[in-house]
Amino acid sequence: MSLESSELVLNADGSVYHLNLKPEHLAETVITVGDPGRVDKITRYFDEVEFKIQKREFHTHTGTYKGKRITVISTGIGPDNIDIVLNELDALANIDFETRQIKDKLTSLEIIRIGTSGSIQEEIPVDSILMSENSVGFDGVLHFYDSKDIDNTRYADALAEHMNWYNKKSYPYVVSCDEDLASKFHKPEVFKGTTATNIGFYGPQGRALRLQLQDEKMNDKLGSFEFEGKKITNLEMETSAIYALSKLLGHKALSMNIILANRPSGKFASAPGKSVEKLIQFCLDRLAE
Ligand SMILES: O=P(O)(O)O[C@H]1O[C@H](CO)[C@@H](O)[C@H]1O
Ligand SMILES: O=c1cc[nH]c(=O)[nH]1
Repeated sequence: MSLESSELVLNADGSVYHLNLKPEHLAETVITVGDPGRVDKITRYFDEVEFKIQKREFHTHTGTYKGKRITVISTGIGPDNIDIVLNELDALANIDFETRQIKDKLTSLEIIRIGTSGSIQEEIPVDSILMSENSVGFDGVLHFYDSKDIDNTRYADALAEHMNWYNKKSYPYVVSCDEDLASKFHKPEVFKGTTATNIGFYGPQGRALRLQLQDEKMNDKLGSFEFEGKKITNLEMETSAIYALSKLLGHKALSMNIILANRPSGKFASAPGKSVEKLIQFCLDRLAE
């Protein structure tokens, strides 16, 4: 079956609609970052950058690092952008743009997020590196797909009950990381955690500046929840959607975050740029091993 032009949208030059990439521009290892400015901060360590393009918040460089071909792409902020980025990355790898048909032989990409996050556990301080073993999605993206095989609904139901979850918000979903990537990236100094992804930085992460929250105890309740002996550790805005869509599409994904905020103690990183740099170097070292 050939995909209609309204479904697989391609630009006049044959590149995919939002990312502006052609299949030959994509490496099988992909680093995603939220901030477009972070792409350059990563690829300045590369041996060479063979291709650069940007459209909207999606800035992409493809090149080699210590001989390994890697694409680095910014997703912008939020899980809605992840729906676009993951679907278009998969299309680049697994759909023939000439015939508009799904390829017989599928490619599994390695997708590593290098992101920033806030801890909700006091003992995970600012400047820690945290690997998301598991993700809880409050963003709802997964619920638009057939997700029965990958959503840990026992965990989601227990969490919804513990939180007395307001039924006008999206129901939580729970998806794990790729275990092979996790074992490659783990080092003793890295915290392993469960990352909760939400659709905003303020109210959806329990921050109140001038507005009253629907549930002022949300972060306390998230922080005290335990499932099979493990706690929810941190909040950010992309990991769950990356894990969910990667798993559905047959890609391997791992989210690595530097903790910039410690919410229980009210602290924020004094030099966030330096903190992000530490995570970049840590991840590049793991990719080169
Ligand atoms: O630093 P990035 O990768 O953008 O990640 C975090 O920072 C942004 C919010 O400040 C959100 O995108 C959140 O997930
Ligand atoms: O608290 C934080 C810090 C960084 N990014 C987030 O999404 N939340």
